[in-house]
Amino acid sequence: MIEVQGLTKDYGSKRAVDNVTFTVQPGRVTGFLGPNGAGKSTTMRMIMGLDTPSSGTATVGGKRLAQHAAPLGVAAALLEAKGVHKSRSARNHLRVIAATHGISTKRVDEVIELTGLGSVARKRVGGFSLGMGQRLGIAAALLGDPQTLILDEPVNGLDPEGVLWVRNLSRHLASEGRTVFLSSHLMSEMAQTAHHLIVIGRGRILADASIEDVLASTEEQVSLVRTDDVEALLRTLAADGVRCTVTAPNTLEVLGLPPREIAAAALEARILIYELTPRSSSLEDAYMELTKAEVEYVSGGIA
Ligand SMILES: Nc1ncnc2c1ncn2[C@@H]1O[C@H](COP(=O)(O)OP(=O)(O)OP(=O)(O)O)[C@@H](O)[C@H]1O
Repeated sequence: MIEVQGLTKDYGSKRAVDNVTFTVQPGRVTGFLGPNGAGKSTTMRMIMGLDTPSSGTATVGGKRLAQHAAPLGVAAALLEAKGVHKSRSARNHLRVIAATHGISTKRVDEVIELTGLGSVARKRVGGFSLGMGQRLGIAAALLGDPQTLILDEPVNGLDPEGVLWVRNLSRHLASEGRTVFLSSHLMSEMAQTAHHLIVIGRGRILADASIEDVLASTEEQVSLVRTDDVEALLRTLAADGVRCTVTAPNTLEVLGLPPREIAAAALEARILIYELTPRSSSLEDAYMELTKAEVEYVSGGIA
């Protein structure tokens, strides 16, 4: 279990993580979701003891990671791509890490098997694709058979097969009772992998709930409207402060206004609409809603 209490990190005058408190439970995959620059990597580095908090604490299994006698068996992480000797084979790379931590070569072979690196284990790491490199990073993280696994953007740049592999592995490790904490800036990815979500924006926690609860928390209605005069309808609704977006030719997505009121507004403005479809909000909508302030902040160019 990971416990984070009042965790804050300042880089000079920049507050990267702002008084963050949460718990990551074992036996399920917890997604750490937030836009770029939200503070995910910084939080993960502090949990791993690679960055010192300005205030607050982060513990794994009840203690700071460094206080454990054999930290590699407690928690391991895939953070940014680490420096590896490019001329070494994958197996040798893992053997070197194993040797420095008193881990057997039998375990090296197990993690090679587990991460599907068998056919390339003797090849030079320098020639590895991004996907193979990610697998190698995860293999290294698994060497100590850790109870807690922290993966920072593990699917970044992976092909669909690699994405599926990370998803299945994360779920498998959680089903063994491990704590699995993985970050992403993509809700679509998290929705299919995580059981529980912690959403962060500008260093603060915006949501900490099951996938189902995050969905239920967005009450905003979304409707799809088709009309020949999309510009006129956009103007009419926008004049009333309704948020809408043109999503395709002749198609408007309207947020927060019940379908009946959309139809009434169109009728009053004498705009013909020929389709009005209420859409249940998706996790993607929920995420957009949660991180709206963050996105506006960035696109406003203030950051
Ligand atoms: N070493 C550092 N020095 C100064 N500022 C930093 C440092 N590391 C991170 N930051 C800043 O802290 C904020 C949070 O960064 P962080 O990398 O934790 O975000 P993130 O959510 O992981 O984003 P990304 O997905 O882009 O990696 C950003 O504004 C970033 O520029």
